[in-house]
Amino acid sequence: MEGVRKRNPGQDEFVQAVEDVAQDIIPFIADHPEYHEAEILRRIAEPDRIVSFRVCWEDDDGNVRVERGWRVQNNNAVGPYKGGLRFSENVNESVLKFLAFEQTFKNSLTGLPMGGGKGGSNFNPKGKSDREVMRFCQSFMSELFRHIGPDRDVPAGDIGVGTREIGYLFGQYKKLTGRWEGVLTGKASEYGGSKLRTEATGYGVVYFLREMLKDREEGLEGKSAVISGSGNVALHAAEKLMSEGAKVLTLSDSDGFIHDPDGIDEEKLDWVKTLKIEKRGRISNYTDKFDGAEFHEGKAPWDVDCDIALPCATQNELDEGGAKALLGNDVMAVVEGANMPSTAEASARFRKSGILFGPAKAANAGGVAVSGLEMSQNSERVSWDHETLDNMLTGLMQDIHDKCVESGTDDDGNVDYVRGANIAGFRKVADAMLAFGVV
Ligand SMILES: NC(=O)C1=CN([C@@H]2O[C@H](COP(=O)(O)OP(=O)(O)OC[C@H]3O[C@@H](n4cnc5c(N)ncnc54)[C@H](O)[C@@H]3O)[C@@H](O)[C@H]2O)C=CC1
Ligand SMILES: O=C(O)CCC(=O)C(=O)O
Repeated sequence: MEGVRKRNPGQDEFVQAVEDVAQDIIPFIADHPEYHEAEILRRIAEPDRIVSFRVCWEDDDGNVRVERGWRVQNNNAVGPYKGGLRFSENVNESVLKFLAFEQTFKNSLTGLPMGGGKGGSNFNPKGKSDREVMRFCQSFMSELFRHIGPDRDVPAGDIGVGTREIGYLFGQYKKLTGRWEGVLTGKASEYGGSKLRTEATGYGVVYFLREMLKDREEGLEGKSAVISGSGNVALHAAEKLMSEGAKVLTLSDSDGFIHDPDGIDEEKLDWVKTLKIEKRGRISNYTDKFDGAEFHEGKAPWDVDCDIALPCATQNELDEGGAKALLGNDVMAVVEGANMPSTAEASARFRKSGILFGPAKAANAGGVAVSGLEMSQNSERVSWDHETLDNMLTGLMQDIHDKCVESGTDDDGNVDYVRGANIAGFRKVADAMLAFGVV
């Protein structure tokens, strides 16, 4: 870890993600000298390559704007690089390196042939017109296209990149290369997108939670849930929780959170979807529309009494104070929808507490898993129906859960899902790398 810190100065998120994995892999490697001798962990913690490039575009007033774009290709031992693109003012190299590193283990856990990558830009889509977003996406792809391909690197969406952005990116790739191929996932269904990809991450989080609860002979019916975020992952996790009989109390965005003590029902959730996906409005507007709900400016929802907490917004949004508040209210399960939403201190508290704690690289893998299925459908020139895909997603999440249990069960029978996910995710990539020799 000393070397990782030295080689990556100022990259706190990346170091945090490597530390999270190393704390479980270093003891594991002690019994597996072949991984140690081949320096496997050290090699996974050094991205295969990072491409960084200038992205120029013109805003609606004719001003020239200059942003930076990146693609971090972390590891392609088990398949082409695969992982989302993030457009946010908070994007930097450290954030994308942590995400690409995590993605390598997550994608391995799915059992599908996908390596790990991530990319994006510090472009802030908030408040931009459709035309501005289109011009930015076209300029971004004008450089990215030479580094990606269906057998090379297959990007998708993440924060700030949804169906609209994927459309503009795919259109530009097609124009530049003259080829229609499955180079991006998360496409709309009219041009090769998979059914269920939009819902898959949020639904998958709930399927994973359902498996964890089953082991304790518990179900979701009647449980109260606190969710952060109000984007793709949060809204679909909320939808699935509600359909399983749980009561969703909160949603949030970067301005604060809303608390609806009556619970967010289907009609209210539909309203939020229109607000967030079509109008691109703020979550605080919820209280103007629905009586009894409160908006808490600048706050996260972790003080709200609940059985289940799903952090679904962004990294390090759940700190030690939040963890203490949740544990103080006897939370039963914390399952990570966002990538690395718990700080290292919060994560350590959850692991020690004996509650059900589902780490992101396992719990939110449903999204990239359905992306993997989108790649298969594109290659085969077929389109599977919703039910088939939902059954596949359910099976994949059960399988990831079982892998965590297999590699993470302590002598006393308690399951440490973090250790289970780290070891199971590592092993497959490590064995593939051993097979390739030192390259
Ligand atoms: N979209 C996907 O399929 C997957 C997404 N994820 C992760 O889930 C998280 C959410 O991603 P999406 O829902 O896709 O993005 P999104 O862009 O649809 O939504 C992001 C949400 O987080 C909120 N947010 C952003 N920064 C925040 C902050 N500092 N404080 C509070 N709220 C904040 C936004 O207001 C928005 O509600 C990210 O960590 C992403 O990496 C993980 C697996 C797959
Ligand atoms: O579907 C994908 O390729 C990307 C999903 C993603 O970015 C993630 O799992 O964090």
